[in-house]
Amino acid sequence: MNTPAPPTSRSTIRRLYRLILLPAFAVALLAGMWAAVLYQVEQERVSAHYEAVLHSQSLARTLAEHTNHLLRQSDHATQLFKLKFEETGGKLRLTEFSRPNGLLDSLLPSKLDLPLALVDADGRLIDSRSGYFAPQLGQQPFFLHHAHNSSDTALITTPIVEPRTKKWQIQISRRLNGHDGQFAGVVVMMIDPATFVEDYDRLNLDPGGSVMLISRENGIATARVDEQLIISDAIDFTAAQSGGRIGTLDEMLLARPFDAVERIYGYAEMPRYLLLAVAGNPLQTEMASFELRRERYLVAVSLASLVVLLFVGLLIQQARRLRRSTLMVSEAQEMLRAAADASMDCVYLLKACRLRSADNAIADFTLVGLNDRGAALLGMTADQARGKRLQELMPELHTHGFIEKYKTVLQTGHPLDEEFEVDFLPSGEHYWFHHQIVPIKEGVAVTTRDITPRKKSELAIRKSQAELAAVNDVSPLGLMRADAHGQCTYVNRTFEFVTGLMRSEALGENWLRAIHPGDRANLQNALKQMAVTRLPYQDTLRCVHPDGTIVWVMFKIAAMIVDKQIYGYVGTVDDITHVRKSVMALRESEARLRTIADSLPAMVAYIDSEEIFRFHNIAYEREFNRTGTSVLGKSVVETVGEARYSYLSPYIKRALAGETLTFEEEDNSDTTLRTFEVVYIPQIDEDGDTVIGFHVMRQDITAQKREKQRLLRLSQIDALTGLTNRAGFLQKLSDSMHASAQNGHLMAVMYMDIDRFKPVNDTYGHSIGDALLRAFSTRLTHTMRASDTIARLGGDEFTIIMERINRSEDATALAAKIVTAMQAPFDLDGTIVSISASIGLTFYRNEDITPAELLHQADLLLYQAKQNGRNTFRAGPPHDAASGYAA
Ligand SMILES: Nc1nc2c(ncn2[C@@H]2O[C@H](COP(=O)(O)OP(=O)(O)OP(=O)(O)O)[C@@H](O)[C@H]2O)c(=O)[nH]1
Repeated sequence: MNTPAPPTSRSTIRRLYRLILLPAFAVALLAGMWAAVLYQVEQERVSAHYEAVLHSQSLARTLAEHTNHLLRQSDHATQLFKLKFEETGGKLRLTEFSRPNGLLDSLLPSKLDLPLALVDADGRLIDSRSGYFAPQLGQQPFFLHHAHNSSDTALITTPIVEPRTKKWQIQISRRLNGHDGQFAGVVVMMIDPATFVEDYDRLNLDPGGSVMLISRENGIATARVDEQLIISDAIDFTAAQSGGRIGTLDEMLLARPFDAVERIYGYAEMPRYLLLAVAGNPLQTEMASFELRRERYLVAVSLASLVVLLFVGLLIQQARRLRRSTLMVSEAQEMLRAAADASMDCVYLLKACRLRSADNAIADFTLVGLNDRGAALLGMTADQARGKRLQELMPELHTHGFIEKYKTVLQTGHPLDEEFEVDFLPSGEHYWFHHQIVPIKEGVAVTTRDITPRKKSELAIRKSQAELAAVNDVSPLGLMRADAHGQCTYVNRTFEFVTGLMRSEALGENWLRAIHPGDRANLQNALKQMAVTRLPYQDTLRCVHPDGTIVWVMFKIAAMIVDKQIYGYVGTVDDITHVRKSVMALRESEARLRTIADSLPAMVAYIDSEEIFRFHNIAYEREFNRTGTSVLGKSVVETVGEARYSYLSPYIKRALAGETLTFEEEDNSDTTLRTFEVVYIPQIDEDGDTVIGFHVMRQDITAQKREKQRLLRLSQIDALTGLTNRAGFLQKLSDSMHASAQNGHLMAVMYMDIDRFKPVNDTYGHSIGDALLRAFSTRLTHTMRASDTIARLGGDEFTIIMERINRSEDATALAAKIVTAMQAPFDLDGTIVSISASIGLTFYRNEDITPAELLHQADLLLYQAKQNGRNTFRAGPPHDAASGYAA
């Protein structure tokens, strides 16, 4: 298929040409018509004008002849008068001459009554008639002419204005001779030129027509228009040549017309009298028939122009329509071509090739058009394929019956639409095609679409459907599918097995029969609810088999939603009868265990390997849900907080490592400090190796702890004096040494013994001995700091622990103070007893010795003090400058 050529200047010119062709033709035609008509009109006008001039000229000639005649007759009249005058010897007079039916009447019409005058040889007027003459005319030019000229010819003057009457007159005069031929006078006749023009009626002038006599000499003119006589002394005219069919004529043109009527004038020269006879008919009447013809011509040409314009307009409209149709056809072709090119299909246009036989049978088809996609399928370019026969292009189309299909479509006129598989294409591959054959004029249009991918995917879908059906059938779950109205459309074999309902029975709405009547209403309500909420449904229901067996199933249904519309449901049915029994048994077991656990005073919990609480008893709940929060599902750190978790974490790690352990935990989260004994017991998985969590047993032992401490304290107190006894002392000594070793402070230990206590016992008895021991301890307590630990090891032996002493001298000074204090007598209920005390004093600061060794060291120093005479102290070993003391 071709691509449209871009617009060029040639196409623009062509478009312009198309645009102006008809209007230009119309203008040219109209111009031609009008030019021809106007030319014809002008010709006719010229011709009519010529005719008018000819007519006027003819009239002018008639006027000239008439005037000439009258003038000649007048001349003859003077000649006759002369003759008779001279015959009568000068006696003839004008009355005689002009009497009716007289001489004058024989020459001139009597109605003219021309002025006549008879002048004698002296120039005196001797007779006159019909006009006024001056009495003396001797100086008149005519008189002088005749007086001095013996010629017998008449003198005819050019028209002159008679001074008295102001009338224009032609003067005809003749010399009169006496019997001897002498000058005897002059006869003169005056003729008013108006006389000639007044007679114009005979000239057949049109109304408004004019006749004129103009003097060639002085331009004086007399004219007559209808009944009006016009005399002018300045007619300004020019002669013009007027052309006609048979030659040219002289036309008179008045420079200053004497009225508003335009006329066509003709003229005739009267050379003898220097006169010009002029006749003119009104232009309007002369040209009337021409004007009529001209109007007809113009009307005709106007009508013709209208017809032409109408015709051309129709032609333009038709041309436009034609162009528009052509454009639409060409656009449609372009669109068709573009659609074919852009089509996903292969497009072929085939023309039938018919045999030149009687039946005109179709032998083959010629490929007359195709798109690039179609050409590619044939393994060539569109240009290569176009114009070729199918037999030549692809013989397989014949052998595989395609040509027959094309023929059938063309002959029946019914389109054909089908899918087929081919293996004879140039690429050598198998294809699936869908083609559509549509009849066109003397051929067919074939669109072919490659549907191989669709076919393959359909096959794949069928396979996967088969696979899915097989999988469904072997699925341990019963499966069902329903349409949007809840009508069952599919169940698998497991469904049949679990519910006891065959597939044929289950389809439609009968699948609900599988459900126990007692559960059916609940299920139906749930399904109705589900259509609204669209949330998946899950419940445990009972199915009743035909034999009455009850099967417990887990029924799950979910809606299939596409574009927010439910188009169906899928459901699974799981036989949980056995599971349910196990679960019930498990629940019973769990319930028993829970009852036991809840009846225990101790807190019991189970924490999994992710340190998440999975179980706890009521005691635990009471303890940990004080804030109203639940610990189940929560991690230990979330539950106890970061601080306590950092304390518990090492124990948790050990438990999860498989160690069973017991530890005490002090809890001050409440108002009182409480002590718990916590036991962690790891839970080993079934593999016997992996720790999957640990059990917690937590017991409040605050009361026991207090009792124990009380007992401990009691065990460390000397019953006689209330001081710390030996056990307490040794514990304290150990603790103090540990603290001193930690913080580096100096500490001191005194070992003292009452000197010669035995004699007191012996002398005053044991009770006084006991009293002395109590008094001694009281005095000792008063002597020492409250922070010092004073203990009675037994008998009369006392020890003192002094912690955090700044200098050893402080301790030695105190030892000396004690020795001194004990020298004062004791009043024991009236019994005055005097004793003394010896002290061994030793120091400790992070040395590597045990408490027993330190005590022994003090004992040795006590021994030295005893040895040194008692009532004194010994300090050592020398720890610093204060070494070697003596009381
Ligand atoms: N009253 C009384 N006497 C006791 C008690 N325990 C021990 N004794 C006596 O205290 C005496 C201790 O004597 P010793 O320290 O051995 O001797 P001493 O007489 O003090 O002599 P020196 O210590 O060497 O000065 C013994 O006679 C014991 O019987 C007691 O709880 N009460």
